[in-house]
Amino acid sequence: MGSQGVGQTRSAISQARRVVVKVGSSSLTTPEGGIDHDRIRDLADVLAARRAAGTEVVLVSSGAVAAGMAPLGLTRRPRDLATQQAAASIGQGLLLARYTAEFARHSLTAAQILLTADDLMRRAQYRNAQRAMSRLLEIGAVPIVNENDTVATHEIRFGDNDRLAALVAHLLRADVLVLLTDVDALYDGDPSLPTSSRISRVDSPEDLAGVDLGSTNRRGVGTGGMVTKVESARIATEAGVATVLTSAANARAALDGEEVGTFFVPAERRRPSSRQLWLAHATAGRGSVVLDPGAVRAVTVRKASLLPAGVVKVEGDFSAGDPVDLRAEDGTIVARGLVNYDASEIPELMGRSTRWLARELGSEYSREIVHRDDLVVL
Ligand SMILES: Nc1ncnc2c1ncn2[C@@H]1O[C@H](COP(=O)(O)OP(=O)(O)O)[C@@H](O)[C@H]1O
Ligand SMILES: N[C@@H](CCC(=O)OP(=O)(O)O)C(=O)O
Repeated sequence: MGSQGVGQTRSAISQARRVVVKVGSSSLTTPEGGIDHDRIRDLADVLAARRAAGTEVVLVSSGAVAAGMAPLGLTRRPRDLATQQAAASIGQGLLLARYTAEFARHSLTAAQILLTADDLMRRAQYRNAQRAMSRLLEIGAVPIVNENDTVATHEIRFGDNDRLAALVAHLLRADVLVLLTDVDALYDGDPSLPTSSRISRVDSPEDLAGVDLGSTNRRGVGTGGMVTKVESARIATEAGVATVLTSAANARAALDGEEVGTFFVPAERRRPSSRQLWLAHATAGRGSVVLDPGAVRAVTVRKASLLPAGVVKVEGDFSAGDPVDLRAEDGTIVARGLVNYDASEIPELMGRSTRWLARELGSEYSREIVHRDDLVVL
């Protein structure tokens, strides 16, 4: 199976070689707001059985903030970043202790991996995370991934774990991504309304045009609701990873390839690089560079690097290495890329040929504004 994925049918999910399972806060907490120990036990049982059958399993688990609420005497999810981070650092340890105990009943070792969005952007960290997780899988451990909430700032934060799970599935060349939440499937409207019906299969994002993708449920312990789950499924399927969205109670059935939840059919084309995936799905760029029509064509049609000569304007305050939007003069975002200069340096370079820049300012100013390897057309 491997990098070929599971193809277009659910039944092959039961044969998958490597799966990533993501469980959201909403399924891990009791109505009173504490961690649901029974749920963690059931999930560990399902994943251990799958592991025993020879499938490599990675768990992406939310719940750190929720687990930290009770020790802090909080009854609602904190809104400010600092308290969320405090709750996460208290809760993450408690959460991992629970998983460690439950997997130990099956003689499996749980391993904690905390990642920030930044770790998936920077090549060295990305490779490191990839190596560590692959090694953990080789030695039979169960990697349990969460966002490193304590160091994630507003700007670089995933916030929800849905997109993180999709990027981890891609990073590990997984065959399947299972998104577990507190509803049994994606519905074509508010799932609490009798008029809404389950969507059982999504062949392409166009199938969801007109579907009301709502936010989190009323308890509001989760983050992102269906919007981020559908986005996650889109990232994963674009990378060739079959995706199932269902409730935590259906975890076993989903992994057996049964007709539960919503199945998002994977694309058959080549997998994009993680860096490209990240850039395409990163939150908005930290600023923009505006391109003349020739540069728009060069970047989007010829897939060329963006040179200083084609830039007409800079917007925002970014630093070299940041993701920026590449816009046409009418404001449309045509691409996103990692910029090689600070915003303040670009006005001096705009409209100049690389040869002129090298002669007048030195060879270090003749490099591209955005190199084509660091650029994704949107
Ligand atoms: N179209 C829809 N189909 C299904 N669920 C939806 C839809 N729109 C909004 N939701 C809500 O999304 C919630 C799950 O999102 P969230 O709370 O972020 O979960 P998690 O913590 O598992 O990530 C569900 O409880 C459901 O009420
Ligand atoms: N990293 C955070 C995840 C935040 C969150 O609520 O995510 P999710 O439930 O997946 O929408 C935590 O562990 O609390």
